[in-house]
Formats: sequence, structure tokens, C-alpha cells
Amino acid sequence: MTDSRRPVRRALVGVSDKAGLVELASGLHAAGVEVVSTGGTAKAIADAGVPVTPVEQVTGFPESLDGRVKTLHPGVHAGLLADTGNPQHVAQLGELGIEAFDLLVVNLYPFVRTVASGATPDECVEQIDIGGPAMVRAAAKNHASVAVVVDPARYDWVLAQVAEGGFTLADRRSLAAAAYRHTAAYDVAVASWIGSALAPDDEGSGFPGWVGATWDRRSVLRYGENPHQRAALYTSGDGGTGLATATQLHGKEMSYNNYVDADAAWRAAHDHADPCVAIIKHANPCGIAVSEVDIAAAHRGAHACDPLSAFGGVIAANREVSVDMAEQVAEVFTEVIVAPAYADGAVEVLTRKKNIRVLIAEPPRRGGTELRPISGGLLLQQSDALDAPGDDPSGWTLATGAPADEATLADLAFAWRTCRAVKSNAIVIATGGATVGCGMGQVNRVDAAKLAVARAGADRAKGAVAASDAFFPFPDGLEVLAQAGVKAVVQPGGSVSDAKVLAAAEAAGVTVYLTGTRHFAH
Ligand SMILES: NC(=O)c1ncn([C@@H]2O[C@H](COP(=O)(O)O)[C@@H](O)[C@H]2O)c1NC=O
Repeated sequence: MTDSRRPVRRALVGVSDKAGLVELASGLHAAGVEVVSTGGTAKAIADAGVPVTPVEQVTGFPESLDGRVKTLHPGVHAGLLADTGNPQHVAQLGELGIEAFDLLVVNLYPFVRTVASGATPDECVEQIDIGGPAMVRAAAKNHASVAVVVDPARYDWVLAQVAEGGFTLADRRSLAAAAYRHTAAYDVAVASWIGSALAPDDEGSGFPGWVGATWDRRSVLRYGENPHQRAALYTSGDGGTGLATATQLHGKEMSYNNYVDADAAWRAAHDHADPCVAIIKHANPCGIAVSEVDIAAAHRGAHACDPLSAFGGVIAANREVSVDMAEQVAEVFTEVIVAPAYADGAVEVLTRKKNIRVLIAEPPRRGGTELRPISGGLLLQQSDALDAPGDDPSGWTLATGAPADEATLADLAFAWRTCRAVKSNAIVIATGGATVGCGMGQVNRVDAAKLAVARAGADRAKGAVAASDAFFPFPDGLEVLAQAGVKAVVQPGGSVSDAKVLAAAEAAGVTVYLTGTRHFAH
């Protein structure tokens, strides 16, 4: 069966965003379509000299209650809901003197923008559109007869379809799906705001009794974590920022694992204020380094940590990538590089290796909450803040050993800031603003310490500093670091065995600072 077009003879247009409205209305009029419109929309059309029927002529009712009632009338809703393929509906419309609509064009009051502008609750309430969503839902339900358009970006396409003889059923179905997504996202925004601003039901916890979110598919990926898994990328309905919205300047399509690793790298690089480079594989660092000098120096530091693992890694820089850094990166097989910008000529240097993916991205959003699905549910937590209590070295407690000199303290602060990017249990050995050995993802802290020492090697561990993302439950982990020559350690403290751990440090001549704060990353 062919999907024949359904002609458009009568359209109802009521839009808050008037962009493209006059062109749409005049195009519809030129195609012989009667245009019926609400107050402000009708005025804008009439002011442009295009004939328009005021909706009051359909309802026989004035717009009332400050615009709260404009279209909420059977003259409108029967016209949108009548199944024109059903003779009884058509007969009833005739008896009631109501004409059917073939096309509805609506966009809703800008509720989200009004809330974001800091408007008062009363002003926000007034921007909750009632008549618009009611019409959109009605027309979308009745897509067998009516085409509904909620996106001004589609006006040119709409006019083209009208000129072609109308919309096909497939068109009307797809418009209906878009329309219901639109009203669903709108309702999520309204429900979330009322549940937080007007009627908080979080019982003081900061976590609302209900959480809604909408996500838009941005791309379908070749496959998921493994080739037999299918996968796609979605961005949050509120626009979002960070890696998911990155622009790819060069290279093959991003894979699922590329996104996971690039996100870990992007966040890690932005954990530091100084120019920083993070090189990541399997969501863990091969190396992270900062430099007060330039980004190329930070990259040299990060790469030197573990050149073996950096092969095939994902690199993030929190500053513009210079040509010097690009030259260094071009020497090593790299899957992805992400940065806020690239100096003139840097992309050309990077793309000498044709397989590298080059991304430009907005910084990740800080703060807020994180969602993690678990079987049958979802965990929500506040994001691990960069300025948690205990992150500022001026608040650390010197628990044992000689106070660290300025350079050692700077390395301890770097190691402490870095260990949050390493999966727990994490031990980070660092020197000169660069990691030299990371022990990650171990199921006990002593193995994390052994791994960090093994990666650093005897020469680099000697005289370096270390950070532990959580307390040492026993002296053994700290003893591994001390035996390797690590001179100072920063850790949260708080273990029942703190006294024994600190005694082991004292015996080995290791300085220990306590932060009182933990930075697990699971
Ligand atoms: N109250 C109603 O009956 C009603 N009907 C349509 N609207 C909205 O009014 C706006 C258009 O109004 P105007 O044409 O007056 O600028 C559209 O965003 C539409 O979604 C209404 N406004 C709010 O609910």
C-alpha cells in the first residue's frame, strides 16, 4: 500500500518563539492553507500583511485570564482530535459547526529558560504552558489525521511537504513521536522544578523523591565495550557540556571505549589548574603531569611515567595543544587526543598519523550529581568536588616526620589531586609535578603500593612522594613505599591502625600528612 499524502487545508499556528513565523505563515497562505492563530502569533502574521484567522473566531471566546485560556475550547480540540477517516466524527463536526485542522504548529512557553534566568517562582509558574501541550498531545494522538510540528527548524521542510501535496502517514507518525518527546521533556522540567523549588520532598537530603531526565541520541557507535555489544551515545536533554558534545576534527569514528577513556582523561586533566596532560588507558592513568612552563612539558612528564602503556592511549590536555606538544604526540601511536583548542599547525602535525582521533571539547561540568545504574536501580551521588575539605594542603595535619619543604609539599599536593583519577585502591608515586608510578584498581592497598613501586622503578621511587586515596589499614602498604625510598606520603588517616602505620613511617623516616578526606574512585 502506498503511503499517500494527506493534503493540508487548515492550520492552527500558536508559537512562543516567533522565529521563521512570518515565512511559514506566508508560505502556508500561498499554498492555499487557511491559517488560524492565537493572539501574539496572529498579530505578528497580520502585521506582516499575511491573512490570518484569529482563534477567537473559532472559539467564540476572548483570550482570557492573562492568556491562561486561549485555545482550551472544543472548537479547537474537536478540530484537532476528529478522526477524519471516521464518518461519525465527520458528521458530528458538521452538527457542531466545527472545522477540522490538518496541521498544528506550536512551540511552548520558554519555561526552562525562564527558570534559568533566575525569575521569581510566580514568573516561572506563569511560564508553564497548558494550552500548548494540550494541543500538541491532541494532534499527536490524532496523527492519522493531523500533522504536528514543534520545531521551528522544520518550517522549510513543512512548506516543502505542503507544496508536495501534504504529509504522509509516516511523516505524521514521526512528527507525533517528536511531539510527545517534546511535551515529555517539558513535563520533566516542570515536575523537577516544582519538586525542588516549590514542594521539596527531599526530606532535607538534597535528593528529590523523583528524578526525571531526558536524553537525545547523538550518534550510533560501531559497537559497545565489545564487538558483540551494540551501543549509542546520548546527550542530556539540557544541552550538556564536556566530552559527549565534543567536536571531532579528524580521525575514525569514536568508539564506546574511546568515549569512556577520553572522558576519564578529560576529567583528570581538568582536576588541575596548571597546564596538565593526562594519558589514559582502560579509564586509568598511564601518566598525568602538570607544568608551569607549557603544555608540551606537561605531556613529556605524563608520557615519561609509563611509555609502554601510553602506546595506544587517550590523551587530554587542559590547555591549547601547541605544535611542540603535537610533534611529541605524533611520535607515539595515540587513539584519541582531546583539548580545548589547537595552535595553528598542531592538527596538521597530529594527523600525520592518520588514525588519531582529534577532538575539541568544552570543559567538563563541575559539581552536581552523578548517576550510576545498578541492577534494578540507580545510584545518585554528589560529584567528588575539587575543593573537598582536606584538599587544601594548608589544612593537612603533619602526623609524623619532618615538615616537607616547598617543592615536596607541591609534589604531595599534585599526587593528592591526581589520585582521584586512579581507580581504587590507588597509590600514586610522583615527583616534579608528574606521576612516576600508579598502582590502581587493586583489591588491597599493599598490592596497589607494590604496583606503584614496580611501575616507578627503584630510581624514580627513591626520594619521590606518594598519595594514597584512602587510609592504610595496616602498616604493610606504607612499608612497601618506605622500603622503595619514598620520602613523604599524604593519605586521609582515620584507620584504627593509624598509630601502627605512623610508627612504621616514623621508624623509616617517612613524613606523613593526613588530609581527613578520602578520594575513592570505583
Ligand atoms: N492558554 C492557552 O489556551 C494556550 N494555548 C496556546 N498557548 C501557548 O501560547 C503561545 C502562543 O501565544 P501567542 O500567540 O499569544 O504568542 C504558544 O506558546 C502556545 O503553546 C496557551 N498558553 C498557555 O497555556
